[in-house]
Amino acid sequence: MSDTKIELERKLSSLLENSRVNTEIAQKLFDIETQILTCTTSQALLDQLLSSIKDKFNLTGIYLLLAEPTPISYLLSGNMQSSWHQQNSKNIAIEQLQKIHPERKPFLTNELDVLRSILPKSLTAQAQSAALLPLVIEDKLFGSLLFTDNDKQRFQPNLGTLHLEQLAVKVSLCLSNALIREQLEYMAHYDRLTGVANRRLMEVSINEELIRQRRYNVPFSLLFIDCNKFKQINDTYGHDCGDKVLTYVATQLKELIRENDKCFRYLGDEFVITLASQTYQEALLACKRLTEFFKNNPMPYQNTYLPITISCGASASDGIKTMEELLKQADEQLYLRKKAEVINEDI
Ligand SMILES: Nc1nc2c(ncn2[C@@H]2O[C@H](COP(=O)(O)OP(=O)(O)OP(=O)(O)O)[C@@H](O)[C@H]2O)c(=O)[nH]1
Repeated sequence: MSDTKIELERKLSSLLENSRVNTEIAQKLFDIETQILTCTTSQALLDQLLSSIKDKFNLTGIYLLLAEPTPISYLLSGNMQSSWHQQNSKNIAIEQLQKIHPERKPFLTNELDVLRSILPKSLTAQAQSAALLPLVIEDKLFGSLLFTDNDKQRFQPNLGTLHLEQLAVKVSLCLSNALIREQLEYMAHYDRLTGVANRRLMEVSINEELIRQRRYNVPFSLLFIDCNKFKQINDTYGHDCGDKVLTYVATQLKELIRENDKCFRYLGDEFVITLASQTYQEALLACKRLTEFFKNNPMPYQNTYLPITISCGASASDGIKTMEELLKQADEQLYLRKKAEVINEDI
């Protein structure tokens, strides 16, 4: 065979091999997309996405680098944080992120020294090459998806990045969709000012508790809470201060109740707390505890402390009363207490 023919055949088989590899990659990406389309929350989406990518592409490591504040910061804080996030994500400075993706393109390297300051310790031992994919939501670069491999040739700077670019865009799009859905859900069920659940969610929650109470005969009680002389606070210190008071009250109430209990903003300066599995006597004790807390803990405001007091009433389910009747009963008790407390305060 002539040299030219051999050379041609070599080129042809290399082209065929490239095409086979590309089809394989495209199929894997399609599988990942199909899997993540079923995720309804951004947290589930991230968990699913990252484990699928790691498995399908046989990566040594995968990591999420985020520049605070990000549209998904809330996922990575406090008790919303999944174990995956604790182990596989970290914050980096936005300036560092912009240096890696100046044109919002993937960055490939097998000189890992350049990533020394951002490469997590858990990945350094095995990493020989790395790829970083920019994550963008609403035209804002907010993170980077970091892949590492123990093969130095895998992510070389001179390789094409079309597949990685497509993956980055898809991850960003899917995250953005999940976030929009979550935001809509949040707006429908949570009060914007105080962050506690709203009356709509309260109705769902109480009805669920009533069904549980009847089926399993477990106690269920609730508290109705109202801030005292709240109008006066608005009138004296202004509406902004009134807003701060409502947020303070809601935040403290949430802190003061047990994990299973829930706090809702009912209307204006009124809140409802549901006490799962608690009797009427226990609800009365809770009323006392909450009322006393506010008496003893005025709200820090500007350079002083603002006295805030609440009135509280309780009711408990007997298996017959409706949600409306329970709320009314607790509200009536609150009203009687408020009258007594206000008279005491005025004396
Ligand atoms: N700042 C602020 N005020 C609100 C908000 N929602 C309702 N309010 C005000 O809350 C006040 C509630 O007034 P009232 O129901 O008379 O309550 P109160 O002054 O605490 O009276 P008592 O309950 O009898 O002590 C009204 O003036 C409303 O305008 C809000 O989101 N922010």
